[in-house]
Amino acid sequence: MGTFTIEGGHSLHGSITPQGAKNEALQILCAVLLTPEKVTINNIPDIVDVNKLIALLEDLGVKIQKKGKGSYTFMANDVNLDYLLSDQFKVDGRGLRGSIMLVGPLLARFGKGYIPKPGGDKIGRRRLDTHFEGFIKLGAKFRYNREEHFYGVEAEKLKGTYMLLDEASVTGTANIVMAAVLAEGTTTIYNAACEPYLQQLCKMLNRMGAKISGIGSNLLTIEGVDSLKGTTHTMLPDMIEIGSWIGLAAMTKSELTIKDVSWENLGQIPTAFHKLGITLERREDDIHIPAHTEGYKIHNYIDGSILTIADAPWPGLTPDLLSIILVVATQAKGEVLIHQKMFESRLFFVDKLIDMGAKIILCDPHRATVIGHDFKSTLKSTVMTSPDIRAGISLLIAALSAKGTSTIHNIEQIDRGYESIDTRLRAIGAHITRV
Ligand SMILES: CC(=O)N[C@H]1[C@@H](OP(=O)(O)OP(=O)(O)OC[C@H]2O[C@@H](n3ccc(=O)[nH]c3=O)[C@H](O)[C@@H]2O)O[C@H](CO)[C@@H](O)[C@@H]1O
Ligand SMILES: C=C(OP(=O)(O)O)C(=O)O
Repeated sequence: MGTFTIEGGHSLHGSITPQGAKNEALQILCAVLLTPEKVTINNIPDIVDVNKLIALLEDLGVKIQKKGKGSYTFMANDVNLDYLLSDQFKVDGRGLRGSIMLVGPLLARFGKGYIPKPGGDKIGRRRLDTHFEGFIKLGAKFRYNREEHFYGVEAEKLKGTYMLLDEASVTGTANIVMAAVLAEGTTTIYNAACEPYLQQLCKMLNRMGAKISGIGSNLLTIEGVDSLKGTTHTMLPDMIEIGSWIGLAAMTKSELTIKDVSWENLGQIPTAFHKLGITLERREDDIHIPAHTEGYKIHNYIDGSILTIADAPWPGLTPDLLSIILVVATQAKGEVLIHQKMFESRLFFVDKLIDMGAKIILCDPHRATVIGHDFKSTLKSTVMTSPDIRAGISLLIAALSAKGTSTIHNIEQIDRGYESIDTRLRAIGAHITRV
């Protein structure tokens, strides 16, 4: 179990460039299985989850060449389907959430897709019904081995159809889209997830020869084609990293510039931080955060009632930023209710913040009220363990703002999604050591 020690209380300065998006990379990498031709992908983040998925592709027989930092070519012209039935796959496939998206492309191109119950954060029930109901609608036969938690779908030829998803699942939509592009006829997906990473996937598939319309909306129409060809794709910057750095700047009263953020793909993120009273300046495609030497004040609603910040499927606020917003609120002036609607086990990490001196009431597993200190009292350093990726980064931000030296264990959770985080934070003045 890896550990960070963090000496808090230092202000940071300079600029930081966000890595390529983790959750986009997981979709895009699975899509390389849809063609025997060469696919070049740029701006791939060097993080644990993505590297695990690249290793899985390699075990499946995909030929992979590293071209430079973050740039790889993939060629799936000789896929080893026997690997899907190996004991090794039962172990490796569990290693991350994103592996679930191997199923759609494999089913579409080879008529079968298998996966052990995928991993990822333990942040609540993470059901897969939307994925498999979609495949079944496309004509696949489904089986589930309860003892081994092993899922399988098979179909000689998928057939396009209309489907109304029971929820706008991000990986579910990506999976079904990747299956439908090679189905016979037209598939219509209503209540589709439509976040920028999914838009990126659909645009990439269209460049490969797919016929997807409605991109960016919750109604996707996909005319099936016989085959797809190679392409080149570049990942967007990671919006959750961008949100993490905004929170870090505000809470450590630092002046920071976040480079090349792709403003048009940030949705509600700047607004959510603005509601906490944080000033963000748009400078071309960068975000500049001035030092909040006087702190920041949470806005109330127009009628004076207390603000709620809640997640919702895109174009709502992503749930992956709520832990970060919560920690930033602990030093704001005012109160806010954080409502994590999607996941029921993501707010328990607030106990650690409470130990550090934050004023938080966990109302129930989904809601926490935060009463900010307005910097009149700093958080105290402590020893903590990162329970999930976003709680991990939130505790890290808390530690960087705290008085004294904190220790964070289980930093593998943070490394899962943040590239060389210690090196990059040291470059802007953070006192953080990996032990
Ligand atoms: C690898 C990857 O890309 N992971 C992301 C993906 O996970 P993932 O695709 O697994 O998440 P889903 O979109 O399927 O669902 C997330 C949770 O929200 C609930 N839900 C979802 C849609 C909806 O309309 N109503 C609703 O309640 C689901 O029941 C589930 O508990 O999307 C999540 C939601 O943005 C993010 O937290 C994850 O970081
Ligand atoms: C929950 C997350 O990831 P995963 O779906 O991979 O567990 C996340 O990125 O915040």
